[in-house]
Amino acid sequence: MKKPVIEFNSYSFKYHSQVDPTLQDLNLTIFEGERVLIVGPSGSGKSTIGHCINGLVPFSYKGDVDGNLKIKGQEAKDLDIFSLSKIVGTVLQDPDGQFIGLTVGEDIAFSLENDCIEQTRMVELVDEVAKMVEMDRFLSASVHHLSGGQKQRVSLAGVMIDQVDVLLFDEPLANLDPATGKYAMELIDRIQKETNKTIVIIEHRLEDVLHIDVDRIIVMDDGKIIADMSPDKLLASNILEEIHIREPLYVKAAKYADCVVTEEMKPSKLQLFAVDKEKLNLWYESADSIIPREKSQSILELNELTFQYHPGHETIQGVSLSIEKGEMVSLIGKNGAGKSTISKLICGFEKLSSGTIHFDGQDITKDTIKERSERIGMVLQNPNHMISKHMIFDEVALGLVIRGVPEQEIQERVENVLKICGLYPFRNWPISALSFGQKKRVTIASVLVLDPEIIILDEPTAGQDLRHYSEIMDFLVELNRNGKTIIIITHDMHLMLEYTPRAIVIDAGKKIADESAITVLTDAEIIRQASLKETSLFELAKRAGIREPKEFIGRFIQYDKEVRKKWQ
Ligand SMILES: Nc1ncnc2c1ncn2[C@@H]1O[C@H](COP(=O)(O)OP(=O)(O)OP(=O)(O)O)[C@@H](O)[C@H]1O
Ligand SMILES: Nc1ncnc2c1ncn2[C@@H]1O[C@H](COP(=O)(O)OP(=O)(O)OP(=O)(O)O)[C@@H](O)[C@H]1O
Repeated sequence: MKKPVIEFNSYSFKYHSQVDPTLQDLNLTIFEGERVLIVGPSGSGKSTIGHCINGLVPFSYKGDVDGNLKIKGQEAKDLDIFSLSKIVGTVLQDPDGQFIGLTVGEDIAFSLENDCIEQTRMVELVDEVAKMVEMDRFLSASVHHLSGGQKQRVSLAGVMIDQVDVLLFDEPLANLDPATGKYAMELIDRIQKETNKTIVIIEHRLEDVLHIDVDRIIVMDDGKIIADMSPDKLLASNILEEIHIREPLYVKAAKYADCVVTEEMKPSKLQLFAVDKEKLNLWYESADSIIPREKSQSILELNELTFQYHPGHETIQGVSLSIEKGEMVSLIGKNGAGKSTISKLICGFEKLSSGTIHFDGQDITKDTIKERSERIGMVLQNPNHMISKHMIFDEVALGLVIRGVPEQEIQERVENVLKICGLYPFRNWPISALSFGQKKRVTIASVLVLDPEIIILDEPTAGQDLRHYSEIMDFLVELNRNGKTIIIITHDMHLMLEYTPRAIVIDAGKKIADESAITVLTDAEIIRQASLKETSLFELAKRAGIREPKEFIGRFIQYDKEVRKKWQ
């Protein structure tokens, strides 16, 4: 008999600042050595469950509890947060929130220092786990000088080393490049097999988690558990579709092709999935292709950019590229490749070592940040890093106030932008009352109000569920239709395929490809070099013997977009 490790019994939780309970009458038992995935729309209560398991509820987040929760047979309310941290190790959604050490090495070592492990053994262990996440070259680097994905790798390493019974991951894949995401899942798989730890993963990227075996998927909606079953059973049902959670793309394609998907067909593993090839081929023959976009003149030219954060090591090495007016293009590549650095160079946040930047034929290399920001706007990955005001209106108005724009004009421009961004009804709200996705819109609005021609967005949809993802992307498509040029930095390969016909690939500070997105994602050499991942649609099409597997991807994207338009 397996021992229960986590037991929620008629458990409800209400944050003090909320009117209604966030978790309602939860009954859930997770057993020793189990691998459980929790999915659900944004705001459904997934992270709150995580907070209850690791003790952040009620120690950091106060509220009212009803029912009971046992961790390893002990009432959670009788355990202090220190005892709980000996049982549950957590990787949080925002890696910035959990660094303790100053350097990468110190941070990884922290949990060992707490356990009084002998010094030489500790050095060995830290080295070992740093190698596992390919961060061994960075042991003495400051955690604050890492790229977003490198930070995530360090958080993963830190928790892997913990001597705990339960590993809890809240969106572990959000900032990782596709190949590292796959590797991180394999690492979790290996550690679980070797140590029989209990694994709880909260993640929107369902298909990526299913790369390894998962025992059960718990589906949350509006604070309640609406399903608790095996991945095969869940994928054979319509539950995910009904609450707009993205199913694995190859399952979605099979459903679009009118194939009946049953549990016995093993839909949770592409390699085993017994799909009806004939139906898939029939669907392919009848589906529409993507209409290619017409070429236009260039708006942004980067010529031989080089840059170094530290003397002797060039982070950007001779990057040249051209962006067309009205284009929507993605910038992709491995964690730490230099994507964010390139966008900082374009906006003038960092100073070039050599090279030139032209905007609409004009040399802007010597222009100040302020001058550039009127033409090129940048939306950072984490909205919390951009927002400085309490009220939405003031935040969006800030750029205009700084520029001395007359009050009446500010009023008009801000209100207009808030309307475009769907934030007008909230104009007098404090920012703290907004969801993550709404905050993201505020940061887009505060860039848009300056009316730039180019907008660069760093991971615009990371951590968003499919509904919010579609909302943000449709909004960007609308801006693009109205003439804005949009550059998206992303690790989401499906976003790239779906929205950006062209992809520019960066590896170790160099441009290694500049091709159609579908070509990039079906080229094994680029995929390997840039830590990308082939889309499962390509594999499915090949297995079904479809004549043109690349064209199959295009037709799926076109079809899927049409289906999702109907949700609005
Ligand atoms: N510290 C807090 N104080 C008050 N309310 C909160 C707090 N944290 C979360 N909530 C509310 O609880 C609800 C569930 O939030 P939670 O973060 O658990 O959702 P989630 O399913 O993890 O969403 P996401 O996928 O967006 O991370 C939301 O409506 C949110 O506004
Ligand atoms: N402020 C800084 N000081 C020193 N080095 C830095 C700094 N910011 C980034 N780096 C280093 O420069 C390299 C490129 O980082 P950058 O943030 O451009 O990568 P990225 O491609 O955007 O990665 P990710 O996909 O993980 O966000 C990395 O090796 C990173 O450690």
